[in-house]
Amino acid sequence: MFLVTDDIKSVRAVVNPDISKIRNIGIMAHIDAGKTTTTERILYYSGYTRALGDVDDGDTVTDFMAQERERGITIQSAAVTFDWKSHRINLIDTPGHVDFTLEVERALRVLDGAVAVVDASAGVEAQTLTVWRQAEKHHVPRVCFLNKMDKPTADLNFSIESIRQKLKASPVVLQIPVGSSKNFTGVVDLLTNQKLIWKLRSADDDGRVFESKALSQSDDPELLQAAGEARTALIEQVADLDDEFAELLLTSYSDNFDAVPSIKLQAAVRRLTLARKGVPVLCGSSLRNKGVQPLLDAITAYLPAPNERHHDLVRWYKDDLCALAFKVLHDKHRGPLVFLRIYSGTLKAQTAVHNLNRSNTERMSRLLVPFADQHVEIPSISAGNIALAVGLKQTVTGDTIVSSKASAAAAARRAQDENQTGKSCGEHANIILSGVEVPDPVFFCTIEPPTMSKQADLETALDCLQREDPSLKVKVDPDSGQTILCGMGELHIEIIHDRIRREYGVETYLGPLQVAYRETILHEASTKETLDRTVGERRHIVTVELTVRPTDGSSCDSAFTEELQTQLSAEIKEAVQNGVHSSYLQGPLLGYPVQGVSTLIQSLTTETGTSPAMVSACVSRCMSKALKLAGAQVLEPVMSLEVTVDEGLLSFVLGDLAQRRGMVREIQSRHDSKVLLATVPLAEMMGYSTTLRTLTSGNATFSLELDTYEAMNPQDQNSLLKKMSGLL
Ligand SMILES: Nc1nc2c(ncn2[C@@H]2O[C@H](COP(=O)(O)OP(=O)(O)OP(=O)(O)O)[C@@H](O)[C@H]2O)c(=O)[nH]1
Repeated sequence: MFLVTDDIKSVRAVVNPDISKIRNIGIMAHIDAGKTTTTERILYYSGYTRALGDVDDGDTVTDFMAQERERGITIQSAAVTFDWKSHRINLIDTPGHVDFTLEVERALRVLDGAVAVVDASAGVEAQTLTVWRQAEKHHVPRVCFLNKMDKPTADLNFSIESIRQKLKASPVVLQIPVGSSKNFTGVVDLLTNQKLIWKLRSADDDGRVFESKALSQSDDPELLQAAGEARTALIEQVADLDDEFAELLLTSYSDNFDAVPSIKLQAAVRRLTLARKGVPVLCGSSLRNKGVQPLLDAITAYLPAPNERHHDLVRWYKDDLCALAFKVLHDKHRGPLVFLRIYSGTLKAQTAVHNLNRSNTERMSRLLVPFADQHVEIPSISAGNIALAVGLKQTVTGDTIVSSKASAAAAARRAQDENQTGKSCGEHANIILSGVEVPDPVFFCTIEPPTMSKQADLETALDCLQREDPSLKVKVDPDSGQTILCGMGELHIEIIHDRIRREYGVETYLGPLQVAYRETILHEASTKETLDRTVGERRHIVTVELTVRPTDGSSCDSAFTEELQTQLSAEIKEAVQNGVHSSYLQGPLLGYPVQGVSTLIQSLTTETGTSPAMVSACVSRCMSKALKLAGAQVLEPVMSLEVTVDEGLLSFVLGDLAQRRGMVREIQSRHDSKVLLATVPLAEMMGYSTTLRTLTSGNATFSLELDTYEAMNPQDQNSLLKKMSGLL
């Protein structure tokens, strides 16, 4: 019998564990794949929680925010620290909903490894694919956990094939299931040939105790054969992917591959996981409390320690402090709590730290480690760890924290020496941990307090929320003076609205949700503009001639002819660029940002005494004229949509989609379900979750993600222009 011992508690006393024993990991998954349930089990078996939470009862630790409980989805990344078999694990919960991919991306920056939880009855789904790609971008090694093996439709081979096909990864299968459906009782560990069986005695058996026995001839012959074949396949695959292991096999075990010690096999699997040549695959059922402890073992065995990852710029800091603020939470009593990942050096409580992004120095009061029962206060914390800092009032999610201005300057010097570019690093560009690229919001709406007396409270709430969540943008409409909330999706805005009410006690009214369109041009056009204005005693005369032309990308640029480049003063060039830039910000049709335009300034003449502001104004007017002449065109965000629905209900979903200007790309079969892949304009997707729920009585799931911006056809564009000008 194998029993999880309580050796965990003793490690918890170690405030700064050896760096090789630390694992900073995240769990990523498609909605409903079982991320929350798996996290809960992990926390329970590690001794973090004393009772098993259940997402279906709305009782979990990581989904700690009230609205997450109500909606049953995970929004905020909460980092928790626990110990497992002499290892320190910092677990960062990453959200599964597509509106919150930014949270996922942010969490991925601070992770050293990740667990992808896949529903074994569905295989790899859309959101997993998105998060997988993000993890690939950040070179994060992963292991896969095929969850829900207790479901009648669970299918190991299908899921493994989907990892190969959709994720383009090499699945390294380390376990095979014992039994299926209701009779799924455990797994065979192919490395050790051990059978791990959970003989749950009652419905509320927590699965803490399980049996671990070597496979023997008395076992079911089918299982024996399957395990034998799977182990041989594993050994061959590992030899293919890892030269060191291949050499070992050929030199020492050429007569009998099977005799290779499991420890050697494990070391090779670790090497190929870290090199991202393969992905270890485990299976289990979190809900039925089976297979989670081996997953924890795999996290410590295969995923890297912080010192096994290469964070490029960190070497410039040597032993000086360099940390990234990856999350800010507002605690009513303690004020802002900043989650920090320490990359180098040591962070000490009661000291001042320097924020590179904000160029300010702040004093930190206390340092905490987010253990379960309490946040444990610590005097200092070293590289590789995650900690919570109290007292940093100015720090925003994504900021780089160092010990002082001087240490940043020293790091910049080292970076400069190394680059040998001779260019100044005064802007700190090379020594700032790259923040998260915040995508432009696709939705916006106005937000108003019930009375003007609440406006200040609303502003405070929005300030705090923006520090926590950089994907939330707040603007003031220059014409109406109204506050505008811009977000990543309907749910995002709804949650912000909810949080303002619950956490800050301000009831607000939201205006109708609007789509963030873009504008571009269809062809090249040139034009000329003259501004002649007398202000007071001074006469300002400017004449500008410019050409705009469409480009492929989504960015805009501007340039001067070679002659102008040398002729014009820096001040005038800046004024011209300001004028061009302001026209890019507000397109000529509906005032939306312009993309895919390149501008060339052909000529510019000014009379002496003309102010730069007048130059900007003239360029801006000329731009407006040119963009209109060039066939200004509205671009609308088009989303890629994936709907999984029972076969019998597909026709309702398709019928509805046709009315939303949707284009079906593909319909795949998955057991009794159909997976519909389509593209559809965002403007047609308002309230889709409610409609889909009604159409399918809740038997469908969907994910929606920005695909591209597409030109509207003339008819749709005309009706939009009429609607926006109030004519329709
Ligand atoms: N049959 C079965 N159901 C499971 C298993 N694990 C989770 N579930 C169920 O699947 C549903 C989704 O589980 P969650 O843990 O909330 O999934 P999630 O990925 O965290 O979902 P989001 O927070 O919405 O992203 C719940 O109804 C769970 O009870 C499992 O191993 N077997």
